[in-house]
Amino acid sequence: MSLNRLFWLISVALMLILLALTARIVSSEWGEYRRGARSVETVRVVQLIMIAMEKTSIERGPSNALMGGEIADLPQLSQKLQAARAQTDQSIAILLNALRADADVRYAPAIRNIEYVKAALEPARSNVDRQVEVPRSQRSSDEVSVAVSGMIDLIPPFVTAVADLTSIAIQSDPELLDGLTGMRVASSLREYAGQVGSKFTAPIVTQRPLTKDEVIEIGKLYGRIEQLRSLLNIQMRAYRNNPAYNAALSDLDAQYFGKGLPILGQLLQVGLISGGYELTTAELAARYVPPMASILRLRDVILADLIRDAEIRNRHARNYLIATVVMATVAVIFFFVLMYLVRQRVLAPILRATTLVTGLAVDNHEVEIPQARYQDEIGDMLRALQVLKARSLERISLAGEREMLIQQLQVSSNTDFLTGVLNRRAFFAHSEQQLAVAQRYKRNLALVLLDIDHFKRINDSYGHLAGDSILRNAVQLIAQLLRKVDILARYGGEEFIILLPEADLEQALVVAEKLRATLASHTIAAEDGSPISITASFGVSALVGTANLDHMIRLADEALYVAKNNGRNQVVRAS
Ligand SMILES: Nc1nc2c(ncn2[C@@H]2O[C@H](COP(=O)(O)OP(=O)(O)OP(=O)(O)O)[C@@H](O)[C@H]2O)c(=O)[nH]1
Repeated sequence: MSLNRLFWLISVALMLILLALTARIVSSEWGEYRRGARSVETVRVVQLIMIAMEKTSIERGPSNALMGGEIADLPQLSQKLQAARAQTDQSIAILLNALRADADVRYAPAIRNIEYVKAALEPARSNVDRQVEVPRSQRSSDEVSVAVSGMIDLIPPFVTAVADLTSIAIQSDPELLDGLTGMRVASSLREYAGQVGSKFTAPIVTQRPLTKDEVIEIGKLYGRIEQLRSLLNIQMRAYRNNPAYNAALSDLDAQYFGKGLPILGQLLQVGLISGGYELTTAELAARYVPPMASILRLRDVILADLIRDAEIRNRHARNYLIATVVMATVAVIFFFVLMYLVRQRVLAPILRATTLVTGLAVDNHEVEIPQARYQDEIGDMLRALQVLKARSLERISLAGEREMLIQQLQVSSNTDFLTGVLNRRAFFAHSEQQLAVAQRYKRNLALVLLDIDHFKRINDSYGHLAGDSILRNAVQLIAQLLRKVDILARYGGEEFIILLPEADLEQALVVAEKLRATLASHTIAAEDGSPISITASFGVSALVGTANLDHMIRLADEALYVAKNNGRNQVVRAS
């Protein structure tokens, strides 16, 4: 797999892992935040239930007072009752709205309970109203008890709804457990305190002693109230150091347990003996209800503390969520930057360098080496590659030069320095080949040896440089008259040799004669411009049988000697 492909695969895999991890963490933090927000909302609904329950309880005060009141007090008490009922209705309406506004399906049982209360309110109130319509002297104690109980019976559905929502809130935020329990305890305490007060309504209305059942009921309620009081002391250890809670608890002890409950204690004493209570239900309510407010104050302290803590935790969860999202975003951006840098600054140069090195290995120098922009290892590598490329180019150019020099050397070692034709050594090298071919295939081969006449004199008369110039000119003249296959070489100072392949002796004589005539007919300009005439003598031989080159040269040389002796400027055939 190519490095590039591997890089992309790893990048994509890492990216997916990072995104999955990020999504997991963010969704967990989001869940935590949502649960916190939900628990705050639920606690607020619990608060609304408690308010509705409290209003329903409070309604019992004027109800009981009205049922035990004198005709003269009726208008005033009736007004109080209507106001209390309006408050109850309003608190239940607010509660139902809040419950329905929230789409949480877990609220359904609570909604059913509250709707039940709403529906049960009407008959319970009718019972009360019926008692009020009957003159006080004719009111039956039992019927008053039934009317009182009817109002009391509205409370359990509230308690159930509180329990439902409390457990929903605790599921979302377990730290709410203590506070919610405290709230429920305080709420129950308020309810039982109200109920135990209501137990005296019927006896006071008819000014009779308490029945045995009523005494038992009151005893039970006293027991529950005491239980709840100790629960507030034991259960709420977490609130021990909370000054507001401690103050509310002391207030509860002083107000309800110090003032409120002892009133009922006195009435109980009277109710056990005579039934001459010497007060109306309205008077009882006026004395007993205010101390009960301390219970609700305690409940509200717990509630406020609970909501504040839940909101703080929820804010922390939100901040944590924001921090997580920011960090996750930074991590993803950082990852992208990292991958980009690795790709740009490591992988891409390495891939480029690989192409380059591969190219250099086969002497391809077209690949451009990128400029090293950073002082890092890749930069060092690129700079080293620049050097390598330069050296490789240098090596190739040196190799070319060497090749050229070798060729030049070869040429110069085979060539006569002055005239540019082959030298004697090269003549033999080339001629031996021709001789071998001629002998092998029985072809003709002729040889001409020529020597410029009286050359010493020319040197002496015109100088050595003029002599050199004449030699060059003579060679040019000779070369023009020869075929390409003929081999012309300088044999000695002013002596030249010509091998004529495919030429017999007669043909060679013709060639020699033509050369002689040409040289003799030409003048060559001396340095001062004066014309110089030259002639040359020729000895011509041809290949006969198995004779070698030396033999042919010797024969030609003998002929040349004869030509010289016979007066020069002539062609003599070998004999
Ligand atoms: N300028 C010049 N002179 C050369 C060169 N090579 C040989 N010579 C001269 O050529 C002359 C040859 O002289 P000789 O051997 O006496 O022969 P010649 O004067 O040509 O007389 P014949 O051959 O008998 O006609 C000598 O003086 C050499 O110095 C050369 O390369 N350049």
